[in-house]
Amino acid sequence: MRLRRGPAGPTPTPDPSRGIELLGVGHAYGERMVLADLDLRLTERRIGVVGANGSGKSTLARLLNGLVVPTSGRVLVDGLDTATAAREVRRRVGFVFQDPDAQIVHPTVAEDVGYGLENQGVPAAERAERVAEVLARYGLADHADHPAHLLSGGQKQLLAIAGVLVMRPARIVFDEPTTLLDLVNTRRIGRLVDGLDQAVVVVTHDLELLAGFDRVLVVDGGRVVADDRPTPALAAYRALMADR
Ligand SMILES: Nc1ncnc2c1ncn2[C@@H]1O[C@H](COP(=O)(O)OP(=O)(O)OP(=O)(O)O)[C@@H](O)[C@H]1O
Repeated sequence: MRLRRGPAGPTPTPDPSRGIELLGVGHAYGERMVLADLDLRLTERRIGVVGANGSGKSTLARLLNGLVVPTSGRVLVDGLDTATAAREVRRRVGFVFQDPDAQIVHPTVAEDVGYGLENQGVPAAERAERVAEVLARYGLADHADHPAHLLSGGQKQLLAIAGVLVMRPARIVFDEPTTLLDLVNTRRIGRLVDGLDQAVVVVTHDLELLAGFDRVLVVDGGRVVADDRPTPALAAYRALMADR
């Protein structure tokens, strides 16, 4: 049977209680399988993802908001299929990249944060209000008219996060948000993530960041090999890495 894709059927009514579901998911880049056999239901507010370099974490993160569509199985966000409801899924799940330069596209800080809202057709006055609010909240209000590319690495990451938060997604996926940051900014991003109302999934090599989390997935060789509270999951990860 062929899977029906595209605008063929009506979009189902979203059901936030379902969270993000991965149903028999696998992913290959060309011939190369990088993820296999993923059956997960993600409903917790704080979920971490750890694993060795190249284990498939980024690909898993990108599946969660439809940046990557699985080559087998289905990913559902609140019941919406990422393969057929990409736009709606991206409104629900924001994505913060490891390198903020990948996300910063406009010359000034305020323009950059307002860009997504403009894209959504939010009127100028409301846009200005929402941008000002989010910049103030993340200590960037004095930088509104500064060139975005001249910010420090930590400020750029804050700007990239502000650009996602201003869209008010219900969930945010962070792909190694602190990898390029010094200790002070790493802690600052950690506190920011802790304080968010949104549900988050954080891919990271910074295990300290996950201490207060609800759930941690350990990815190895494209599979989830542990899925538990942080303490036992991180112990399993350390044991796995000790054998290498
Ligand atoms: N766009 C792509 N095209 C081809 N292969 C890719 C692509 N993206 C990732 N890969 C490969 O898929 C595998 C998993 O990569 P992924 O980036 O998901 O791993 P990761 O666990 O996030 O790694 P890291 O911790 O180093 O960021 C790697 O072998 C990588 O080389």
